[in-house]
Parts: sequence; structure tokens; C-alpha cells
Amino acid sequence: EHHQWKKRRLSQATSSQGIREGATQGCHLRRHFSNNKILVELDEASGVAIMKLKNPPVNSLSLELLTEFSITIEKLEVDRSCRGVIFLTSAAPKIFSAGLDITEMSVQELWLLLNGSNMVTIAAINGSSPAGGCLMAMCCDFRIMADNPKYTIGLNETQLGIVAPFWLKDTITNILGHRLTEQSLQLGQMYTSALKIGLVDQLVPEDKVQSTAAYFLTDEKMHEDCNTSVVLRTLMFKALRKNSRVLCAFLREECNSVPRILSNLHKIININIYYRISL
Ligand SMILES: CC/C=C\C/C=C\C/C=C\C=C\CC(=O)SCCNC(=O)CCNC(=O)[C@H](O)C(C)(C)COP(=O)(O)OP(=O)(O)OC[C@H]1O[C@@H](n2cnc3c(N)ncnc32)[C@H](O)[C@@H]1OP(=O)(O)O
Repeated sequence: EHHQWKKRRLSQATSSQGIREGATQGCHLRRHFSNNKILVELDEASGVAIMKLKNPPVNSLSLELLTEFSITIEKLEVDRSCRGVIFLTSAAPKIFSAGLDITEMSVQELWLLLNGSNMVTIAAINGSSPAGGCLMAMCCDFRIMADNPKYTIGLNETQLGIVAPFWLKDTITNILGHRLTEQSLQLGQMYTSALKIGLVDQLVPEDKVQSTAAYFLTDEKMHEDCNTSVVLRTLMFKALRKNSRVLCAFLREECNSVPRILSNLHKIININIYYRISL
């Protein structure tokens, strides 16, 4: 069934369905794709794709954005000039993503896409990033965040009365370790010092987030201390993480069975009950 879903997405991705394309010729070719909520700029020389979320005012992860997200990732996956390098940032200032649109929900597919992707993914976190925004960043291989004490990041689900499902807990445990994860989820904690606890890998000045992500991906010298390219290291990292195939199978199942559109808070409560039962 997942295969069917993928096929359907791919045919949408390759059809003209709302995707606008263009190319500019500088010293090398840059291609642009866009649909309503996602802008992509692909530099063919470096293979670096910048994927920008554009859902004003707060970049919430609405169903429309998540659908376009899937289409875009799959389009990049099959694009031979994208050398497996992509980074994710926000087109809006100050907010990376406010998390799920509280009137809708479908986040498992995003988890599957980013965790299952063979591309190297970097979150260029240029603003606040609660809940689903933090999840999206955690699904990337590296996280580079703007050094601004006003911006916070974390899983505040508990404060919202949402019980984090086990795959979300596993995702943050991989990054923070067991004890800190417990504290973080129990309190629904939002962090201003995410670097200290390892939730992000690097803090940089706000205007350098995107360029640092690009530099990180393309400049091999930066990693000469370990004599292994960032791309190779990431592919190894992904291979290690893919051990959790059982988890992937569970999530695929769940994508098919959980109602994908929640139109009001009442349904959110039902979904929470569903998660409690399935734990
Ligand atoms: C339902 C889940 C079920 C099961 C669990 C499944 C999976 C678990 C994995 C992930 C779970 C994720 C859950 C979520 O992501 S829930 C969403 C959590 N998000 C928040 O708590 C965000 C709270 N918002 C803020 O902190 C701030 O708004 C801000 C820092 C993002 C921006 O602050 P600003 O001061 O710049 O702007 P505001 O005036 O506060 O907001 C502007 C505008 O935007 C609306 N808004 C804010 N957040 C959301 C949102 N998540 N969805 C939709 N709309 C949002 C806000 O209401 C304002 O609207 P108005 O201008 O008042 O109309």
C-alpha cells in the first residue's frame, strides 16, 4: 500500500500539478521549482537544493504544506542533478515552523520521508521551532540554528495536552539520550540553549544560517579532521538508523489507519486517545 502511495505521489510530482519551474543561468545553472507552500532552488553545480517553507504567518504544517512537502522531496529524490543534498529552511523571518496546523494533522509521512530519504538533509532553523517544527528539524541529519535567545525549540506537546507517540520519543532519544528525553517530554520543554544539550549541532548568527548549511555540505575541508566527507558520514549514519525497519513498518501502517484530516480540536482529542491505546 505504501508503494501505491509512493507511486501516486510520484505521478503527481512529475505531472504539472501546481509546480512551476524555471531556470536561471549565472556562472552555473540554478533551477527553481515552486508550488504554493514550498520554494526550491537547486544548484546543479554543487547538487545543493534549498527547500524553503512558505506558509504565512507562522509556517504551520498544514495538510497542503505537507502534501507539497512530500511531492517536493520525491521530485528531488529522482532528480539526478541533486546529489543527495538538501536543506530545509523557512521563507518567513523569525519562525522556522509553528508545528502542526492545529486544525489538521498528518505528520507521520513527513517523518517517513525524511528518515527514509537517501539525501543528506540539513535543517537551517532560522526561527522558533516548537512541536512539529522541532520534529521536522530532528528528522534532518544536522541542525544549524540562528543564535538568537528569542528563538526556542523543543517538543511542547505535553503543554498542549498531546501525548507524544513512541516514534517521536525515539526520535528525540536518539539525539538527547534517555534521561534528558524524559525530562524534556514530561515538561514539554522549549529550549533557548539547544546547543548545550545537543538538540542542535551548531548556532550561528541569524544571517549566516543558510550559508553555513551550504558550506557544511559542500566544503570538504571543514571535515578534514576525520578525513571522511560529510556525505559519506551521513550515509553511514542513515544506514545505522535504518535498523529501525520495524518502526517504519509501524508508521506506514499508521499512515493508512489514522484519519489524515482533523478539522477540529475534538478530533485531536480522539487522535490522542488513539495514540494512548496504540502505545
Ligand atoms: C495533533 C497531534 C496528534 C498526535 C501526535 C502526533 C504526532 C506527534 C508529532 C508531532 C506533534 C506535533 C504537534 C504540534 O505541532 S501542535 C502545534 C504546536 N505549536 C505550538 O504550540 C505553536 C504555538 N505558537 C507559538 O509559539 C507562536 O505562535 C510562534 C512562536 C510560532 C509565533 O509567535 P508570534 O508572536 O510571531 O505569532 P503569534 O501572534 O503567536 O501567531 C500568529 C498567528 O499564527 C497562529 N498560529 C500559531 N501557531 C499556529 C499553529 N501551530 N497552527 C495554526 N496557526 C497557528 C496564531 O494563532 C496567530 O493567528 P491569528 O493572527 O491570531 O489569527
